[in-house]
Amino acid sequence: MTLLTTEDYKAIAAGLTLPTGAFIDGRFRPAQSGATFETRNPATGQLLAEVAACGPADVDLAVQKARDAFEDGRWSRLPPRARKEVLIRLAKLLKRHARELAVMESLDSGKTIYDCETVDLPETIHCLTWHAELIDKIYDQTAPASDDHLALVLREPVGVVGLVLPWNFPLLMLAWKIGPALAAGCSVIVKPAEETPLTALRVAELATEAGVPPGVFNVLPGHGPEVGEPIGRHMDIDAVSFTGSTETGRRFLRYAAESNLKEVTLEMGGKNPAVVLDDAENLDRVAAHVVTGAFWNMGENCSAASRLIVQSGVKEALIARILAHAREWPMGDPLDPANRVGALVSPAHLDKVRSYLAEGPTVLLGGKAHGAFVEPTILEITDREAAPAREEIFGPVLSVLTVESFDEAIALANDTPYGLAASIFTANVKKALRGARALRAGTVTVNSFGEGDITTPFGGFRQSGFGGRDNGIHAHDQYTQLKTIWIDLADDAAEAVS
Ligand SMILES: NC(=O)C1=CN([C@@H]2O[C@H](COP(=O)(O)OP(=O)(O)OC[C@H]3O[C@@H](n4cnc5c(N)ncnc54)[C@H](O)[C@@H]3O)[C@@H](O)[C@H]2O)C=CC1
Ligand code: BAL
Repeated sequence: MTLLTTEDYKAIAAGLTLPTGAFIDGRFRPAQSGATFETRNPATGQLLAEVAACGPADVDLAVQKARDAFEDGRWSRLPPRARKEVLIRLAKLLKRHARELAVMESLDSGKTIYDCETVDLPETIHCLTWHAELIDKIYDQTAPASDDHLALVLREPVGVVGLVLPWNFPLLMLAWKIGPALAAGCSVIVKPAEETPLTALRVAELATEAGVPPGVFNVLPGHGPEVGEPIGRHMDIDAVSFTGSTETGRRFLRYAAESNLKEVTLEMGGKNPAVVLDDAENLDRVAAHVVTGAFWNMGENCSAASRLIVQSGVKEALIARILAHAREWPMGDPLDPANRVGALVSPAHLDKVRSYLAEGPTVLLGGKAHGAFVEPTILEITDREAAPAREEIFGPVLSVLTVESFDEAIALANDTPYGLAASIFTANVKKALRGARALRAGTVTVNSFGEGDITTPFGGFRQSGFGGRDNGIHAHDQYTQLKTIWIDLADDAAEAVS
């Protein structure tokens, strides 16, 4: 991927045609109420577009169109190979439009163009390709029944699914959910976050160009209470997959319980520990992992390494290296490809992150906001009950906590209601494995910080996750349901009674 100059990116930005309608039944249309909301560039405050502000009536219409499409089988009953061809075409179209989408994503979210070009777009395309390729490689099962019976265990698409998305990876989270949902044959109602509605709308348009039939892929921009809640409560939506805060995740369980008991998958927040033991090798590499884990995507990442739990013997040397690495993360104009730290997504989120900077622990690095930009910040924390040590900040803020032993490190790492991701750095293979087993998190990395890739399931323990998993073959479980077909092959009456 050859990056362009800032001027070239600005020229692309100036020439973009931004989508503004809701995308229902294969075409853009205004919200039925006629209402709109603004989406702005968080880095500059500049108005980008007035987008349809959907409401319950738009949800009803989209669900009806999605249900029609599902029932007549225009997508759900296509041969798997035919669905695969369409989704591969979509992935190729995204590749052809990658630069346009990268700029749109950066403008709408404040993410750096560097990340959009080198991570978000390539990973989005790879995710869709991966799930498309999988479609015709998943087999049903035959159960071990007697000779007089044939018992089939089949996977069927679950039906109409609501996909409620966050703003931190608008395209990638869209791909994580539409990839397996469309592959399985479901019809989808996507609700992008109100902060970042643009790229999901453009992808829906491209999906239609690729051959996804009308009604199968609908996108409803708007706010949580007006669109998210009616999706959660809709009697004709069969499943919801949500990524966002734990607080809103809880609401989706309530909505399901109070409506049709739709299946709910929740991927929520985290306060993810990076445990570094005294015997960790190559501290420079450890520091690079911790810094990337903490500051990548401005820390607006559910799996961000937001807590460094370091054993005292290695602390001083590690912190020195972390400070050196952190200073290599330039902050500024997201469209400047040299920058690694862009703008926080919104003024409201900026206020939330700033409130943690005013808490008063020792600031080892950063600690200041400049407009919509927050410096990579490292806080040394002695009070383990302090808010920056316990709460998800979702900004470029690393909290450092010191421990004396392996057991204390693991206990502190697990002392959180969350359980999304964790890591342990040690040269001792026994401690690595003991630690990885003891850490209560959906993904544990050893001697690195990350969340795996598309081949491995991603989701959280405890208040970080509920229900199914994103990514891997396992993601298809969210969008399919098992059907047993039990065939009686006996042909005399006596056996029919037994
Ligand atoms: N796990 C993750 O990846 C994410 C975690 N968060 C965490 O949540 C905090 C708050 O961010 P928010 O944008 O407010 O997250 P949120 O959970 O409120 O928003 C996520 C999605 O849920 C929708 N939503 C909001 N209220 C709703 C409601 N009452 N009913 C149905 N849908 C609703 C939103 O419109 C958005 O599409 C962040 O500071 C961060 O700590 C936020 C985004 C992603
Ligand atoms: N790290 C990808 C998932 C998320 O932040 O929501």
